[in-house]
Amino acid sequence: MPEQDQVTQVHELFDTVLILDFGSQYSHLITRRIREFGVYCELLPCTQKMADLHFKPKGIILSGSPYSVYDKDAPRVDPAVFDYGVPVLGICYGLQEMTLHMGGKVEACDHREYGHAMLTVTKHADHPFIDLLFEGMEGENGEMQVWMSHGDQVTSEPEGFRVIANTRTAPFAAIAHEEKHFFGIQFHPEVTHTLNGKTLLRNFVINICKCQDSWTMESFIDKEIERIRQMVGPVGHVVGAVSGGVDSTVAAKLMNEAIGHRFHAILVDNGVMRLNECQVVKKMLGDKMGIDIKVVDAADLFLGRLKGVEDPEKKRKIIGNTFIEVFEAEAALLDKEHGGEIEYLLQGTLYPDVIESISFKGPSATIKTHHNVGGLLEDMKLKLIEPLRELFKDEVRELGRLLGLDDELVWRHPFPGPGIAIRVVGEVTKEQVEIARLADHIYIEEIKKNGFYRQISQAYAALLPIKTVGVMGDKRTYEQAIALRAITTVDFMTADVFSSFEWFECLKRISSRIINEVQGVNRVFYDVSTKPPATVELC
Ligand SMILES: Nc1ncnc2c1ncn2[C@@H]1O[C@H](COP(=O)(O)OP(=O)(O)OP(=O)(O)O)[C@@H](O)[C@H]1O
Ligand SMILES: O=c1[nH]c(=O)c2[nH+]cn([C@@H]3O[C@H](COP(=O)(O)O)[C@@H](O)[C@H]3O)c2[nH]1
Ligand SMILES: NC(=O)CC[C@H](N)C(=O)O
Ligand SMILES: [Mg+2]
Repeated sequence: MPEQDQVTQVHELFDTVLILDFGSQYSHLITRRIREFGVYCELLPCTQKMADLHFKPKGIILSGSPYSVYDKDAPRVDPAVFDYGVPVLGICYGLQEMTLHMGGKVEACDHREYGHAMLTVTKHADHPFIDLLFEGMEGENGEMQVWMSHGDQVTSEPEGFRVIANTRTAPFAAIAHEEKHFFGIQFHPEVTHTLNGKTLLRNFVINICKCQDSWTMESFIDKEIERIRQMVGPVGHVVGAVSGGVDSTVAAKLMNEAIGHRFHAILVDNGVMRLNECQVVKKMLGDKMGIDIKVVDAADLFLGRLKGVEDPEKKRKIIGNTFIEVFEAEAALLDKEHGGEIEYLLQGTLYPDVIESISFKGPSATIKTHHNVGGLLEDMKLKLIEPLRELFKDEVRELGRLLGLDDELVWRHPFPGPGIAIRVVGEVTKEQVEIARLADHIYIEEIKKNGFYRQISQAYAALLPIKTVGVMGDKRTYEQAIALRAITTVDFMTADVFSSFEWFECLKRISSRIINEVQGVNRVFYDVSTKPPATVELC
């Protein structure tokens, strides 16, 4: 069986651009923008040594940074970047780092500059190569709108560099070295506020680095299926936890295309799934997609362990640990059944998870313990297989669409592993779960019926542990309350509240249905808090 490092890697199949991250808020956006026009790129921490790189990039981009190049602990790039022989583009801090390294000067500006600026490009008719960066970007009167965010700036360009653009306050807003193919810009092309910023990135990647724009989801599917086959070999089996969410379903579909019934999916019924969730998922993955799937009923085990527990973190930990236990036991059973041929564990890890774990600043503070199948089975000696490791969520959705998954599945709102347990505030009992579950079912049904589902990134109903007074059929009631949440977001790191006039009218109808149809509820609230300061889930 081939070892993992003999297996063809994604960057051997596609021209790759390397983005070195100095900790800017926008680094992952550079990656997104470049992939959008069909070039594969990877984000690695700025501490990456070029000698240790496991692929050969066709170009390198140095990101911005919250640091000043003169800070004591300012991050430094491996100088080998500048001897590597491929084009380099420095953005903001990246420009400043390149300038210092090449012998130019960087100083603190008199006025820090945040926001829009008008950029004027200087053409070099006798050096057409350096004009390539701004090709096709100028607006009327030769200026273009860019977005700046800096306190330092270049005050003297290094030897051999030419100034290729300036703003009123930044005389060295862009510089270039023709022979070395080095470019540096003070503004941020990766944010949408820089009009035409994507054209600049495209000019750099396609015209200057000469990358082929062959990174498409179609080509990814064929190559990934081939890669999985190489990895697993002709007889190996793979197990994977699936939830019916888009990530694990797309990963499972790829596995199924690659190795058919040698892939075994496990769905754990933890007692806190949505209404009819397990039957629906089993039907969808099993009957419709032909995946070998087993539903393990562990509802009593989970609910038993959650008895009397109110603390959100304790709930999350209990669920996380119980998931592992149940999954391990099932994987061991399957392994026996298949003569010990199970060698791999499938995970639906996405690129944002990878970025977070490789950040040179280290992982961010723990707000919540996300239930995690990652690192699940250390002592089981299973090797990991993560076909979506290079992809962003919207790429996974596109992949799902191309693999022929139903629209309904592709656009499913995310559903957290700990499920309704983190949507019942306070103790999780069967009765409380049932109330939240029914309310959620009505809520989502109405959202779909009224055409709001695709406009909302995630919606759910939660049960609040308070009782208030109401009046129903002339009788006093003293019952619990439901909180409805609906957010819009791109990456779930920040989120806005979904709102519109029509939506509010719809909410009133939903509230009335919930109070009428769900016993034990006499009041409905709509959560209008953004993230931050709130989070998406209540627990
Ligand atoms: N009930 C479950 N049974 C088995 N595995 C589960 C269950 N719930 C979650 N998992 C596992 O945990 C992983 C992470 O869950 P997560 O919700 O982040 O992803 P997803 O469910 O695949 O997609 P989505 O984010 O769209 O819900 C899943 O990919 C799956 O492997
Ligand atoms: O699989 C998961 N396991 C978890 O433990 C978990 N906790 C939160 N979420 C989902 O993550 C996104 C952000 O949620 P928060 O703002 O509440 O952290 C939202 O989409 C949440 O639904 C989870 N998903
Ligand atoms: N956005 C950036 O990369 C800023 C770089 C540096 N901190 C400055 O203020 O100039
Ligand atoms: Mg999920």
